[in-house]
Amino acid sequence: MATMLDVAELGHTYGGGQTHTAMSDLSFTVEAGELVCIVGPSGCGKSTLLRCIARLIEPSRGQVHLHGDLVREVPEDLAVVFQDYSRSLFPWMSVRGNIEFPLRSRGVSKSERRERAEETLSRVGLPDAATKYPWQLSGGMQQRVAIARALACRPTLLLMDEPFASVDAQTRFDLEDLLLQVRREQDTTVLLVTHDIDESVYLSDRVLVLSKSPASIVADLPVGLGTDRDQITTRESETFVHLRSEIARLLRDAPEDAPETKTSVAPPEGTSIHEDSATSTASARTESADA
Ligand SMILES: Nc1ncnc2c1ncn2[C@@H]1O[C@H](COP(=O)(O)OP(=O)(O)OP(=O)(O)O)[C@@H](O)[C@H]1O
Repeated sequence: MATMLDVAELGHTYGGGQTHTAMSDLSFTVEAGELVCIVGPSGCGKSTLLRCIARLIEPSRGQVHLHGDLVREVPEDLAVVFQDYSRSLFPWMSVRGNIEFPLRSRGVSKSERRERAEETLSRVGLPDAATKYPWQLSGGMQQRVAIARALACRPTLLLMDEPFASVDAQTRFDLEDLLLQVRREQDTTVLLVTHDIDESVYLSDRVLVLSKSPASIVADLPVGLGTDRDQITTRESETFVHLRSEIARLLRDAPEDAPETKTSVAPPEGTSIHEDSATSTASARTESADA
């Protein structure tokens, strides 16, 4: 597999009256086609990491390479989906208008914009929503539109920041399965931040566990659950239950600042734990970088 995202010694300190180091020396890679989840304590710097990768903010230290190219500005082939769909969709634009908006700035022709909007709306299960407005849709439907908007940009990397945190539990399950389906069909590389340990295990090929602020990687855990996942049987499996406990333990015991911390835990059969977190990988792309 080719490396899609290479994050090297990335760190960020917010300025202003009082400086605050949100993350320090994060290094990992994400292979093309991988889905990697990031979990970590609240406020440890997860969103800062995604924003630095997308170049929505300039990192204070380190480098990001996307398919081998040094990222110096918001990459065209990266899309971001945020948690708050109500703020990321334009209420005065139709669903179709919202999806086509970032394509216009990328110079995509009108006919192709229309085609991509229809195709991605079908893909997310909303084939009849093109002329509706966001406020006419449920929260789960709006987040589907946000995902459609990201996919319409055909990102090589999809970054998702708590994308399912604002919907009810059943909708969350549906959207998780939608993401797995889309990812299977399009071979999209995804880097997703979540607070939900179960969600991270259910979705991922790998889970990166971060320390408390300033964030550093304390574990890089491969998830040996295969490609076919089911909300009930997968969550009952021994591998799932073991990983969920392991991540909860790592988060509970996470040191305040452990840039050099390594982890070694006995995995269930079929999984393995990386000894050196500095060699791990992640990837992302967001939908609304230019929205
Ligand atoms: N623009 C900013 N200026 C100064 N400090 C900031 C800014 N944005 C975030 N921070 C601080 O940086 C730290 C990391 O914030 P960030 O939002 O990246 O954490 P997070 O892990 O995503 O949090 P949560 O899980 O609660 O969403 C926090 O202490 C936060 O207060």
